[in-house]
Amino acid sequence: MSAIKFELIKTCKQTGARLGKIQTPHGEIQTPIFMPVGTLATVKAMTPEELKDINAQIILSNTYHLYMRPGHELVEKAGGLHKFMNWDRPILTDSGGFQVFSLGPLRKIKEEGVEFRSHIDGSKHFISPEKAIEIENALGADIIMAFDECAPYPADREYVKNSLERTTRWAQRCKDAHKNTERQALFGIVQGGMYKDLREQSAKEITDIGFPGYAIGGLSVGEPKPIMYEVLEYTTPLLPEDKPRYLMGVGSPDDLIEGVLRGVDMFDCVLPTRIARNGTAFTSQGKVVARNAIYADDFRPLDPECDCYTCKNYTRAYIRHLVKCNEILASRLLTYHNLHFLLKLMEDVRTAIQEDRLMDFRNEFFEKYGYTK
Ligand SMILES: CCNc1nc2cc3[nH]c(NC)nc3cc2c(=O)[nH]1
Ligand SMILES: [Zn+2]
Repeated sequence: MSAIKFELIKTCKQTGARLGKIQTPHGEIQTPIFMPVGTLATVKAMTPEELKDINAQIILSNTYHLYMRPGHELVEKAGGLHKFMNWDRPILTDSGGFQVFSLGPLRKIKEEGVEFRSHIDGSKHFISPEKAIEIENALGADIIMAFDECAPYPADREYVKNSLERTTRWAQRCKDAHKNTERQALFGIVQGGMYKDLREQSAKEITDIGFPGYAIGGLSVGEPKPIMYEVLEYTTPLLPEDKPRYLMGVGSPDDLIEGVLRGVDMFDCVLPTRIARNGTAFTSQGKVVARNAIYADDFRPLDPECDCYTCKNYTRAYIRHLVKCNEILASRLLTYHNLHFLLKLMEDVRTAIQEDRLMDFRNEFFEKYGYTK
């Protein structure tokens, strides 16, 4: 019995887009869905109540970071991540794979696992598939990710093939090590870089092992957008129709819509929260860099078409002032708006799929947002 149940409600006739529902031990998730990232058991600058105000249904936390600080044993002692951070809705944890690989020269990859030095104090650590699952079981997220290698971009065929085959062996070890299958659904991750035949090989090997959901890894790693879209085009159809599909690390407005059109159900990305802390907002007419002098006496909201708390109560001039003064409230108001913007976008996408007009929605949105397509 798996911890989650996926219901495919509708598949868009025009495109590959799907409308779905995922039942988890901490509640239901409507897909397509965007997951705000809360790396250190907090979605930076947001309280759980504010996340509920904007209808965040599931958030993501990072295993590597929580293993480093405060340690998964402490979180377990607190009663798990939900209790520790006062979030009673679904949580997804990654496996640390991507983080330790992005530590660059500080890490050594072996069949057994990955040796790396802490980015905090340089201390030596070792994460194996078994260790990653032990940490994720201790954190207690509803959806947990396998320990994989995200091949860098670009990478030659030989490297990508060897890497995906090790990721398959690690995926089996993760599944064998995973204890808590009733309460935590383990998702497999498909690799294969930008090579069609290697994506086919990885998809076959990972789906042969069998998981309640599948992530498409190795994308949004610096490749041009058309290449990411092309890889999606031929990879999502290789995954079971009756299981959720999760594209990791993707979250700009255009990529979310293009991903949904190609059959992706779940997304996560640090972009909305990270650019907020750098003073930039997503708006229906494109990005607004609040610090820009043109907004000094602009008393309109960030986005005149947005009905969020930030846009109902504050002006561009005031937010620019806060950003210039490096005020904490700047990060809070911009994060609130950016997350609301993406969560509302996904709600509009779900409605468009329901009404069989997703292609029209995409074209209207791109036109208004200023995407040249
Ligand atoms: C769950 C950990 N494994 C894992 N995380 C990832 C996170 C990503 N984040 C981005 N762009 C921001 N690409 C990613 C690929 C992977 C990937 O291939 N694997
Ligand atoms: Zn707003």
